[in-house]
Amino acid sequence: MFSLIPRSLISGLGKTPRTASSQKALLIEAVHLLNENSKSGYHEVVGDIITPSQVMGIDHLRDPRLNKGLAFTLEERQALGIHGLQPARFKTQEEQLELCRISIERYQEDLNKYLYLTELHDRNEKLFFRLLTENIEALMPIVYTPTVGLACQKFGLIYRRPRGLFVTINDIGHVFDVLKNWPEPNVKAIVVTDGERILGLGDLGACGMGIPVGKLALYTALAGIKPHECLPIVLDVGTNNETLLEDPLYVGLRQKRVTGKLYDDFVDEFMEGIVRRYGQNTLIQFEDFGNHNAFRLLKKYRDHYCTFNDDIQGTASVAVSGLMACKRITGKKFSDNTICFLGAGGACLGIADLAVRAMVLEGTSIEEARNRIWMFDIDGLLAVDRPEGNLEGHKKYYAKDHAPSKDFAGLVNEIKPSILIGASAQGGAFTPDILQAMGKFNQQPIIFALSNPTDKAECTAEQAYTNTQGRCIFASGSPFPPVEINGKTFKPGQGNNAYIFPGVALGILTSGIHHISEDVFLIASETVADCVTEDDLSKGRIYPPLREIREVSIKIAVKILEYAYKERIATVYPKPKDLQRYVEEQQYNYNYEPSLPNLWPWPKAPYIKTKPIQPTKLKA
Ligand SMILES: O=C([O-])CC(=O)C(=O)O
Ligand SMILES: [Mg+2]
Repeated sequence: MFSLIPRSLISGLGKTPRTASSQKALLIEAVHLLNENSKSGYHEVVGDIITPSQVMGIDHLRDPRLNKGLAFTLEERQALGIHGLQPARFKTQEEQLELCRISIERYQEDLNKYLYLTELHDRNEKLFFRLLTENIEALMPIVYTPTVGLACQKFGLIYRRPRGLFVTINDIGHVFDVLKNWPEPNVKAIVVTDGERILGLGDLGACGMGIPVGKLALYTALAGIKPHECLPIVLDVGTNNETLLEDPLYVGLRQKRVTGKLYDDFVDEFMEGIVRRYGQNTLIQFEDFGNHNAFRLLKKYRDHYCTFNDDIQGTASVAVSGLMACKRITGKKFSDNTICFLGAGGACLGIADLAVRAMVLEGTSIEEARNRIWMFDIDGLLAVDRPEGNLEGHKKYYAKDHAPSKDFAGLVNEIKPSILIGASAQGGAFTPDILQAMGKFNQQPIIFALSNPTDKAECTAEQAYTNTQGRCIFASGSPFPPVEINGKTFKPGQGNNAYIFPGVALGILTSGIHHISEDVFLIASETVADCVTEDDLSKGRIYPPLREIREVSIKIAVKILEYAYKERIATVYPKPKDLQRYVEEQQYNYNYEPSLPNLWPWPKAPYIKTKPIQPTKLKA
């Protein structure tokens, strides 16, 4: 219910507000009066006093966006009608953070930590985001890879309440109506998955919801994008995962995946529905779709919607950024390298395409650049004449005129790559033999094991360092602890798209660009690489420490804004004078604010004192 507090009500209370504190006391009375009239509900206090709408009573505590737990002051507790609903103690947010830390440390299992954080997110949003942001190194492995992978696998068991929308194939024809049920009117960014390729875990159907939820938690924690502007979505078109189909705990549609025209019509309707509900500028990030759809949908929508595919473009950007930092260690140009990929899915092809772009910028021809890249997928080497074919799309750019081969180790020994990149979801595929061979051919071999979560990584950090006598430059998609060899400690970098997508999203939202070109991702790669210090490099780290990632995101956003204004594709005008300040001003504030309206004494407006005007008579 909406109510107004007009001046008449305030004067009806028989008082004249003079100072800020007397105004506040008056307002408290006014709110109480309204509250008595309408037991609970929303009161928008407008009229002479400007204030946000107020949810009263127990509902205020139940709303995670408003709830501050024991941090409500006595005045707030009384005014909001929550006095007595909590114990007497008052706590600061810092004291609450301390309790969170103690609580989390009591849990042995990461999944239980995940559940604790989910519950906190559902209970007190500001506290959750402050905790996450200020402890990103400790908590990113919980809300994100690797634990989020486990949470998806156990989704049917741990699901409690909605955090995101489930749109199913049965909603076709009514997708817009489903979107309308989302309670937030100002969504600006969506992360959507159809659950077909969740991390390296495969088809998890509707259980994939954990991924958009985790990615968007990082939108806020790593880039300060406001949580109410973010919407996680699963498109549930069924699953081909037999185990899930038979699992009594599975919460998605119990049917095989819909494909073909029906699938395409459904995704089309979804895209149109988003624009109709939230506007043309809504950012739509595609995440963890199967390869065949990921490329196709990116191509189909990229020139018509504000969209990107994180697994193709975000992963490419973070890997290329790592390679840019490696240049500073090895002194080699991009085009001086031979790159060998294990995997030829979205991530590998995305990296290959962006690496080609970087080589071309150095003056190499496209053909020459593509010749320097070798790829190996489930059917073996991408060779022009391989019997299986399966060389559609971008794969054909990298197909070699070479005898077909299924011997990856043999290929590595033959082509002697300087860079080995895995995004194959085959844990342990970089065997000690392969790693040792890399160490034999190169003084400083570059080894990226990018598959997620941890047990899908092509090798561990320890295996990479020990098999190359500590000479390799290593990065992985999921985090690995530091490794010590002969008294020297190596801190492996996390080559995860989390360095890229939050900052890219912040840049897109603050500049209002509609079309996301590859340049945006190259800018992001360069910016992240520029944030790597000599000290990082000396420790073998080719990414900035995770605790700096928030500043990195701001830098990426500022670079995107500069680019957008230069290319005249920004739609936010006038151009802000200080871009960094402008970006920071848009960011979410996770510190508590007063829950009562911020009142101040009205200054006496000088115009009130001006002489009354005698209107001039109209000439007859
Ligand atoms: O989620 C992550 O950690 C990185 C990613 O996009 C993937 O592996 O699909
Ligand atoms: Mg992904």
